[in-house]
Amino acid sequence: MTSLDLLLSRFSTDALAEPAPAGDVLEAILSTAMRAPDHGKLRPWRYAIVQGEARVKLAERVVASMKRLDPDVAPAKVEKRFSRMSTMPMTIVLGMHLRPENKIPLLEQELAVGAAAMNILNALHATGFGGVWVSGDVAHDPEFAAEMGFPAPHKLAGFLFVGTPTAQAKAPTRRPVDDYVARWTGAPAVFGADA
Ligand SMILES: Cc1cc2nc3c(=O)[nH]c(=O)nc-3n(C[C@H](O)[C@H](O)[C@H](O)COP(=O)(O)O)c2cc1C
Repeated sequence: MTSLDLLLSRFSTDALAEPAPAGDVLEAILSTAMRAPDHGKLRPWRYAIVQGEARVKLAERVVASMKRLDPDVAPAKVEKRFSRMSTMPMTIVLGMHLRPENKIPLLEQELAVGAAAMNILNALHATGFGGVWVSGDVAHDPEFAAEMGFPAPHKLAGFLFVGTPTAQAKAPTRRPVDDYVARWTGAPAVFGADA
């Protein structure tokens, strides 16, 4: 498979089983983050890796945040989230070490974190692993972010669930890219996707 085929065949999935990457392979996967475009070389990405027994502690913090954000949250929703967070082979908490005082706009700092996460998703795929980037209200709860190691002004970009895709993992059908591309020739570009 060519490098391009690899990029074109990646898809997200939360149908993940053990093993998650470990050792040199994990290090290589995470090292692809260091190749992300990064205005000002701020390296704003941070990765808090959760595995093994710590998963239950993570799930407890997630559930506490859900209840803090919505005291009326449905018990079934809480139970489902607890089960998901406590059983993923590996969760990478995506931290954004942000510097509001820096001349690089915060948006660009956050985009660099996103670019780095994309490299990791591609590297997972290239090494036979898989994952999915998820967020939700909890990921945007400052108290939860602080518990993960990212007190304000730092934030979370979400979580990467990581593991080995199971037989249930299925690639979705993709729309052709044409609708998202236009030639700009002087007038504002118009895109099929927005018609
Ligand atoms: C910042 C961010 C947050 C996301 N949060 C969620 C989420 O909470 N739940 C979800 O189902 N998908 C979420 N997604 C989308 C999935 O990661 C994934 O892109 C989507 O399922 C489509 O799969 P694909 O990557 O194969 O196209 C998020 C994506 C991004 C970039």
